[in-house]
Amino acid sequence: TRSTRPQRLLKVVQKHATRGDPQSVISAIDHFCRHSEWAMNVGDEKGSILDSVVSELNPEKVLELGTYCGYSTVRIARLLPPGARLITLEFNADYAAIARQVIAWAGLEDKVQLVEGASEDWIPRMKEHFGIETFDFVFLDHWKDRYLPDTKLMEDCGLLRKGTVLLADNVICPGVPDYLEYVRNSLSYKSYYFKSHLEYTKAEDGLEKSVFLG
Ligand SMILES: CCCNc1ncnc2c1ncn2[C@@H]1O[C@H](/C=C/CNC(=O)c2cc(-c3ccc(F)cc3)cc(O)c2O)[C@@H](O)[C@H]1O
Ligand SMILES: [Mg+2]
Repeated sequence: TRSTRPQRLLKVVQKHATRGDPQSVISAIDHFCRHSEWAMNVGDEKGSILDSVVSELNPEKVLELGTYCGYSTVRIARLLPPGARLITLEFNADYAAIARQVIAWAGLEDKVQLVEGASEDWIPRMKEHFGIETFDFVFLDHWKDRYLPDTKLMEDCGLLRKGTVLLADNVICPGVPDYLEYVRNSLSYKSYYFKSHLEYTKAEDGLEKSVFLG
């Protein structure tokens, strides 16, 4: 039977990227998705914005919601200082299996913990299961109708502290209207919109950076 898109992405990485070289993994995926087959990675343009937010923050504890093939996982983990940890949640077993191999090809498995499961099941267990008190940085890129409930869940679980940065993908396309309304109007957040484009296209999209004020 026909391969899946994530399987084709992994093949491209294993064929064109150098083991242990995260940048070559990123470039191989971007080239394939731009010239051969589109896929819902954050991509190179929004990825550069993601890079600058992570580099400026230098986070020790990072949470990613929605691993997919691990493209943004690799982008973030390659910038983390030694000892920093990225926990990424992915509830599709097939995608998780592909992402593990992409992350391993980049040589970043020591910085990344890929947890197979749903965000709403695992967010409440971060303290007792991973010993995480609060996160420094959260990247939201999973199902768009889950950004707001999961953000409220992270607040309720005490996982956000004064200064925690939430960065949300796709706030224009496909769009996350309820989440945007919340973070832009809540007195608990200072929010900024980074205008960009939908990965590998000319359509508008953007990232919303929201700082939790405690
Ligand atoms: C229980 C559901 C909520 N909790 C969850 N917990 C853990 N992982 C979850 C997850 N939801 C979804 N996921 C996973 O995240 C990923 C889902 C991402 C959804 N992303 C999009 O729909 C998306 C879609 C587009 C898109 C834009 C324009 C267009 F024409 C077509 C698509 C662009 C993007 O950048 C996107 O991120 C999958 O790997 C999925 O298995
Ligand atoms: Mg996205």
